[in-house]
Amino acid sequence: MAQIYISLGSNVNKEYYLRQALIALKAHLIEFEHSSVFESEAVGFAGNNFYNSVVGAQTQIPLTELCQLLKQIERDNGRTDNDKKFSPRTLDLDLLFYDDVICDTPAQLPRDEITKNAFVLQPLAEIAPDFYHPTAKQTIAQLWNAYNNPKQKLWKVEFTNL
Ligand SMILES: Nc1ncnc2c1ncn2[C@@H]1O[C@H](COP(=O)(O)OP(=O)(O)OP(=O)(O)O)[C@@H](O)[C@H]1O
Ligand SMILES: Nc1nc2c(c(=O)[nH]1)N=C(CO)CN2
Repeated sequence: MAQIYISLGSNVNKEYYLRQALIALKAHLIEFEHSSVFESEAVGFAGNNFYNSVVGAQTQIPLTELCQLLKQIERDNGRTDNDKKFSPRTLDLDLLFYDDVICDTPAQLPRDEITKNAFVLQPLAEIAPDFYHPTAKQTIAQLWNAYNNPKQKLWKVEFTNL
């Protein structure tokens, strides 16, 4: 069984798509938990604010299949292959950790974004403070305590009936 963390983001019809993603992930994963939902300004481009959250779970799904599953859930939720990197998106699902696996394919693990973006690190710190980042060689709580980017501000959103 692998311990995994997945980041979720949306800035188009964001309440609907975040909820759909949580429902779909919960159906496939074991010991599913999720962080609060946070709102923040779009980082890297001018656009609508994002909702972000992080899911933690256990799974027996192998890494390659898990990546395919995340892409399928994105496609089921309005994501097209034409969406550019820094552009509005209905749903973005990024695998952050698969146990302590370090690799570049089929996914970059651990994902670089973890230590760069508060919209990933803050929700992750809420549910996984003691998880050890295998390349940064610190816990998530230590990384979040040391994080210093005053440009990125997040605020919690009321998100009922999940
Ligand atoms: N850790 C990962 N989780 C999910 N997909 C990954 C990961 N690492 C690499 N990929 C692959 O790389 C592709 C590009 O991913 P990347 O996240 O950089 O761009 P994007 O999905 O267009 O934008 P975003 O930065 O919003 O995620 C994805 O479509 C996926 O196939
Ligand atoms: N606040 C916020 N900004 C972003 C996000 C995101 O999820 N949240 N995702 C992006 C593309 O991956 C680019 N910018």
